[in-house]
This record gives sequence, structure tokens and C-alpha cells, in this order.
Amino acid sequence: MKYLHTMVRVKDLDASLRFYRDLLGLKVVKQKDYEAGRFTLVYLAAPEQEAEAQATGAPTIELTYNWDTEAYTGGRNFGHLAFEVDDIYKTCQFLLDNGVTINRPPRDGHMAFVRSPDNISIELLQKDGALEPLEPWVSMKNTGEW
Ligand SMILES: C[C@@H](O)C(=O)SC[C@H](NC(=O)CC[C@H](N)C(=O)O)C(=O)NCC(=O)O
Ligand code: NI
Repeated sequence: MKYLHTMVRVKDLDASLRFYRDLLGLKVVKQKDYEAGRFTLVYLAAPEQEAEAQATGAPTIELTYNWDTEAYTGGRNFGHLAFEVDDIYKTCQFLLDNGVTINRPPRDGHMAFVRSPDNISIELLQKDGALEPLEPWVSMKNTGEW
């Protein structure tokens, strides 16, 4: 068995591509419209896994955009999508500068949480453990629903 992808339904494809592609830095490896089903699928991979995902289709996130509006409720059982980053402070500062709420700041130089446009929880983990404590991150409080 092999892990392939996690599918996330999104309400606004442009907003989600701005978040996952332009801000998080994921790479689109496949995008396809399905006229009959009236939906679009977009597969994205982390930059370090782009070549593997292009070749095998995995590991990816599969964004599903239904052209006809649906209410996506419930789903509390779904936790988060986790990514390893090279510098959690630089990543969080870039997201902050581009309007993303840092719900759980990287006070410990190790772990942070943000939310996607659909309020999907995104965990950011520092590669190789933790960076040295750094203000203002050490003193930042959690924001939003946490
Ligand atoms: C190609 C493969 O990776 C898929 O996941 S396609 C699965 C298929 N998706 C859809 O039909 C998308 C549109 C649909 N309206 C939806 O929102 O799911 C599917 O079977 N989806 C059902 C599901 O439970 O995922
Ligand atoms: Ni799928």
C-alpha cells in the first residue's frame, strides 16, 4: 500500500490556489475540469516532492472545487495537513505579511498552525527540530479559534 493524496473540498478555487500555491509554495502537478460532474480537481505537491508527484501522482493534496455551491459542514473529525518547513519564522512572517492569520505562533521555534481559506488547519513544523527562541514569536498569543 502507498499513501496517495488527501482530498479537500474548497469553496473558492482562486483563493485556495493563492493560499496553497502562492503563499504555502506548493506546486500544481495536475489540474483538470470535469464538465459532466461540474467540478475541478487540482493536485499540488510540496516542492521537494514535485518530481515524485509528477511521475507517480503522489504524495499530493487534491483540491476539489464543485462549480455549484455546496455547504461544507461537519468534518470536525478532520484534523490538519502538516508540512515541514526550512525556516518556520520566515514562513510565518511571509504568511502574516500576506494576510494569513497565524492561529498558533511558533513560540517554540518548532510548531505553528494557520488556517486555509476554508478553515482547514495547516500545521507547520520546523525541519530538524526547532530554531532558537526569537521575539516577537516567543511572546505572541494564539489567535482565532484554537
Ligand atoms: C481522481 C481521484 O483522486 C478522485 O478523488 S475523484 C473522486 C470523486 N470526486 C468527485 O466526484 C469530485 C466532485 C464531487 N462532487 C465531490 O465533491 O466529491 C468522488 O468519488 N468523490 C466522492 C468522495 O467522497 O470523495
Ligand atoms: Ni482522490
